[in-house]
Amino acid sequence: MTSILIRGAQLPDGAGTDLLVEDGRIAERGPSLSAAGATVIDADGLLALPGLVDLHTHLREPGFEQSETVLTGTRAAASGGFTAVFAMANTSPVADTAGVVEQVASLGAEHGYATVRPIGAVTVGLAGERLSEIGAMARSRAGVRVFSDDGKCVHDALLMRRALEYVATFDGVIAQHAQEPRLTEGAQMNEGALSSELGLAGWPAVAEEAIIARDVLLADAVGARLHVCHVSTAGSVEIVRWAKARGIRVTAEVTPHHLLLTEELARGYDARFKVNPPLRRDEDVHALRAALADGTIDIVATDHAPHPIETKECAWQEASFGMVGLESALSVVQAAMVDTGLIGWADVARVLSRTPAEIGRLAGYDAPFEVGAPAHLTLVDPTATRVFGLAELHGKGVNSPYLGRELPGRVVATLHGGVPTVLDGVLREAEEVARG
Ligand SMILES: NC(=O)N[C@@H](CC(=O)O)C(=O)O
Ligand SMILES: [Zn+2]
Ligand SMILES: [Zn+2]
Repeated sequence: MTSILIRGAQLPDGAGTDLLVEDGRIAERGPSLSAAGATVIDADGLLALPGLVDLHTHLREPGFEQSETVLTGTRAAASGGFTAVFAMANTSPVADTAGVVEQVASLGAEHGYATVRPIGAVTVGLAGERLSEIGAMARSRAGVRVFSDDGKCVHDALLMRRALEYVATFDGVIAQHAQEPRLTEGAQMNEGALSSELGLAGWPAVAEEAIIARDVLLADAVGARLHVCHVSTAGSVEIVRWAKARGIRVTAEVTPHHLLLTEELARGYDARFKVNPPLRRDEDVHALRAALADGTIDIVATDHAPHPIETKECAWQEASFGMVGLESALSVVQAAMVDTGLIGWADVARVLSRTPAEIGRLAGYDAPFEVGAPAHLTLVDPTATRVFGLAELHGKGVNSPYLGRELPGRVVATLHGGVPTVLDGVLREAEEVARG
């Protein structure tokens, strides 16, 4: 593995430094470093962020390889500055056994673009009827700590209670897709005046809020960790805020799209804007931004959800729910949160790297840039702007809501364990990355 000398990067706290990367780790840090034979990256004017960690990615393998694979999804991740992704369980077969989670993790390791930590299903086949082999997945080589039926809600209160009790025994967490199924039958977009106007079945905020309220109470009752996926309403924020004030062990995520986009985009019936949970109102976007800034919402997670083009270029009612997000996440967070003055880059490092790693019990992200730490990092040019286009999408999904939109920032380099996955703004070839 070659050494890499990063010259003149600015750290999230504002300090400028050189970084020497050797054997996959930060070997030296300080001004004017030199190293014979090292590859030099000129980082003058660039910001060094810790490698981004996505707690909510759909990699689609096994079973839906026409939508994404571990290879294509982790290429998308690397291009967006990510060095670790947690892979959701709604594959085919579902990731509800030790065998499937071990397969997904080892595919990630083989390709080398990012660390892949599988999420285990809470219930067998995501059917919501009986608990999956939670213990076996936790003890497996994949060391699963996050469990979720994402795409579906664990709506049975007794199963949810049992799952929370079980994961509490090994410090795991249940990541809930909070959607009361009966209140959202046939739902197509946010419920309100606009859904009536457009003639689309609505998705009430209470369908999300009722489940979150129930689950924080359950988590409290059994003393377990609960994580709430893709929080999307102002009311949900209030419940999480209340629960945290009570000392309940709850964490919450918001997606980049819920920080930037609103339901108004449904007007054109362009299904790129169809997502679960739906885009909400302006008031919700503002509440979500404020909650991320004040720590009520802990992290940003992409919910990268690639779908084949034919399931998106069709009538709104028939289209799949979901958007790709790995390639655009950092730019969208910059636009919604940094350029608006709500948070700084040190907060970005916290909400997109340190805390998601902590929630998922992923080691190696607690002291980035310290000598001896694994070299997971990304160099970005925050002053760049570009019209986001197809050329920036490196996964199989082209269902991005940002195509044609101007976005700030650009990933110039990504290092995963010292291995460059992006250099000079270009994603490196699979063979080069796999060689290390
Ligand atoms: N977010 C989405 O709209 N879709 C996700 C499922 C999910 O995250 O709930 C998917 O798997 O496509
Ligand atoms: Zn979900
Ligand atoms: Zn999801």
